[in-house]
Amino acid sequence: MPNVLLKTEHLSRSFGGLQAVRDVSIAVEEGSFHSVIGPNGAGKTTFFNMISGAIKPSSGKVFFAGNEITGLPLHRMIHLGIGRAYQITSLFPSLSVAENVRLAAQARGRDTFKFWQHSDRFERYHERAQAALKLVGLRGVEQVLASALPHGDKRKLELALLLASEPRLLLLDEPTAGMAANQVPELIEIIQQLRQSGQHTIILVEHRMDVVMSISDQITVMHGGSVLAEGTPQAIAADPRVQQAYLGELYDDVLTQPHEVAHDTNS
Ligand SMILES: Nc1ncnc2c1ncn2[C@@H]1O[C@H](COP(=O)(O)OP(=O)(O)OP(=O)(O)O)[C@@H](O)[C@H]1O
Repeated sequence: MPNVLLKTEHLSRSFGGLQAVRDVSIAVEEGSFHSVIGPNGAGKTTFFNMISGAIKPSSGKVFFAGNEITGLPLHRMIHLGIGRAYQITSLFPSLSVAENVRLAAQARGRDTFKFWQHSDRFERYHERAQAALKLVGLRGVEQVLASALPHGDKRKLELALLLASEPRLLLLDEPTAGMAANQVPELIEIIQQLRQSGQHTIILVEHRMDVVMSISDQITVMHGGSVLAEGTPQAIAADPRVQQAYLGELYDDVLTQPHEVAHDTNS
C-alpha cells in the first residue's frame, strides 16, 4: 500500500456568500506528481492556499504525513516540509541570487545545532543552495542581484528557493504564468527533471494542458469549486464530463496524445 503524504477531507472555503471550494477530498501519494486543473474561478488557488496554510478552510480537514494540519499558519507548514513557490515579490531584490537561495535553505533549518558546528551547518546550506541553483540552470549568475534578473530567471529563482528549503511536498501554482513563450519549455524541462528524479512529491496547478497531461500521475479536475473528475491522464482525457465541462474542442488534439509535451514554438 503506497504512502499517502497529503490528504484532504471534505475541504471547503467560502468568501461571504460565495463557496469557492466545496467538499474537496484528495489523496496524494508520496513520490507522485498530482495536478489540479480547472477553468478560471474553479477554486484551484483557494484549494492550494488552504493546503499551504495561506488561508484557513471554512470546514474540512488536511492531513500531512498522517497528522492533521488543518489551519496551521504558513510558517508551521514550511517547517513541516510543505513548500510553495515563493512569489517574485518576496525575493530580496537587493541581495544576490546566491544570497537569496542560501536564506531559503536556512529558513527551514532549525537552530538545534551546537555553536561549534556552525561552520558545518553553513557549509550544508551552501551546498544545498548550489544544488538548487544547478537544478534550475542558474549556475553562473550567483553574484547577480535578484532585481537584475530577467523575468524568466526570476521564476527559476523562485523555484530554486523552494528546492533549497528541501520540502517533502512541493506546491507549484502556475509556475509558467507570465513567462515569455520562448522561456516556457525550459521551465517545463526543469519540472520534468524534478519529476524524473523521483525525490519529490509535487502538486501542480497549471493551465497548460499539454504539460499536465504529459507529466502527471494523477489529475484532479475542479469545476465550480468541486471535484468534477479524478484519475490518470488517460482517464481524464477520455472522460466526457471533463471534455464537456472544461476542455472543449480547444484541447481535443492534445487530449488524444496525452504523452507528448507540445512545447511552444512561437519563440
Ligand atoms: N479572497 C477572496 N475573496 C473573495 N472571493 C475570492 C477570494 N479568493 C478567491 N475568490 C473567488 O473564489 C472563486 C475561486 O477562485 P480561485 O482563485 O480559487 O480560482 P482558480 O481556479 O484558481 O482561478 P484562476 O485559474 O483564474 O486562478 C472565484 O470566484 C474568486 O473570485
